[in-house]
Amino acid sequence: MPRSKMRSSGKPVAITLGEPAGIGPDLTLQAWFNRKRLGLPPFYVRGDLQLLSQRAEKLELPVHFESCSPEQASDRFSHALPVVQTGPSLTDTPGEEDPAAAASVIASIEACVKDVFDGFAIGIVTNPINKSALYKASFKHPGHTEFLGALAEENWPGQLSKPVMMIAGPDLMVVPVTIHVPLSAVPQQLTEDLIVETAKIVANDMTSRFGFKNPRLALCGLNPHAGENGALGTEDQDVIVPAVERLKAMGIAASGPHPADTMFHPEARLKYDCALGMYHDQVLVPAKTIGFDDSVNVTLGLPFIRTSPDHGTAYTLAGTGMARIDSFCAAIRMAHALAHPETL
Ligand SMILES: NC(=O)C1=CN([C@@H]2O[C@H](COP(=O)(O)OP(=O)(O)OC[C@H]3O[C@@H](n4cnc5c(N)ncnc54)[C@H](O)[C@@H]3O)[C@@H](O)[C@H]2O)C=CC1
Ligand SMILES: NCC(=O)COP(=O)(O)O
Repeated sequence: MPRSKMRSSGKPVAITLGEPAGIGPDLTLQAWFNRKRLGLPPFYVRGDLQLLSQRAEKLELPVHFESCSPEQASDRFSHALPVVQTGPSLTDTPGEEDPAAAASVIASIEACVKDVFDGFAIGIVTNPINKSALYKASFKHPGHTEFLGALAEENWPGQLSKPVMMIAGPDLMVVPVTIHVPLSAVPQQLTEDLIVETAKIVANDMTSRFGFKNPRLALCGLNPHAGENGALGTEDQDVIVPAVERLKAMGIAASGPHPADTMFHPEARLKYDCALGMYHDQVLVPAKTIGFDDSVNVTLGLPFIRTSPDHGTAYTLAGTGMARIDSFCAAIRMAHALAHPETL
C-alpha cells in the first residue's frame, strides 16, 4: 500500500509483548523510532516499561515512553512509544529465557485481543513467541494461530470459522493445511474435509480481505510427484483429488494436486494466487526463501485482524541492533490496511 495513503491517526494497532528474550522488543523500539521515516500508523505495545527501557539502552535508542491506556495510545504515538503495562516488571536478559515471563507473554496476547473486542484497537500484531518456552509453562496451544482461534471463540462466540495460517508476501502467498503438526502425523490429519474447509476460508478471505475476484488456489500434492498415480503414496488420489473436485463444484478456482517441487519457480507462480501446502515446511520454506524480509504471517478465518512478522525470536540477535524490522513493519502496515480496505 502507498505509505502516503496510510492514516497517521485513528485507532491504533495493538502489539503483543512476545518472547522478552527474543527480538520482539528490538523490533517494537526500532519501528517506533523510525515511525515517521517509515510512515507507520499508530501502535502501542502491551508489555513492560522496565524491560523496554533496558532494551532501548542496550540498543542506544533514545526512545521516549509513555505509560497509558489503549484509548490514549494514538494521541501519544507521535511523541512517545505508548506502553500499556501488562504483567509485572521484567528484567531484560536478551537471549536468556526467564520462565517467569511466560505468564506475561500469554496475558499480553489475551489483552490485545480483548482490546480489539472492546473497540480500542483495529487489530493485533504479535511479536514472536518461543513456543517451547510457553509449552514448559503449560501453554496448551501449538502456536499463536491456534491460541487466537480459542480466544476468538471466547470473545466472539460462533463467529470463528477456523484459524488458518497464511504467509503473504508480494511474490507469493501460501497456506499450510496442517499447521504445527509433526510430519509423522500429517497423513492421518490430512482429510478431504480439512482441505475443503481450509480452502474455502482462504478463498473467502482472499476475496473479502485482499480484494481478489476469484482467487486461484493451487494445492500441492503430499507425496513426491503428487503420488505418481498412487505408486508413491495414495493420499494424493484418495484425499486431495476429491477435495479439489468438491472445491471446483463450489465455484472455487482450485487446482491440483500439483507436484510441489515445481510449484515455486517464477513461471509456475504466475499460475495461481495462493499455494496450499499439505504441511508447514512444504510452503513455508519457499515463502521464507523468496520473501523472508517482506512477508507477513496473517491469520485467516478469525473475526478480527491478526498479523505477525514471518520470523521467530532470533535469540542471537536480541539486543544487538542487527535484527531487520522489515517483516514486522510489513505486519503493522498490513494490519492497518486490512482495517482500512479503502486505502488498498
Ligand atoms: N510467530 C511466531 O511467534 C513465530 C515464532 N517462532 C519461534 O521462534 C523460535 C526460533 O525459531 P527459528 O526457527 O530459529 O526461527 P527464527 O526466525 O527465529 O530464526 C531463523 C534465522 O533467521 C534469522 N532471523 C530471524 N529474524 C530475523 C530478523 N528480523 N532479522 C535478521 N535475521 C533474522 C535468525 O537469526 C536465524 O538465523 C522458535 O521457538 C519458534 O517457535 C518461529 C516462527 C514464528
Ligand atoms: N513458522 C511460522 C509459525 O510457526 C508461526 O506460528 P504462529 O505462532 O503464528 O501460530
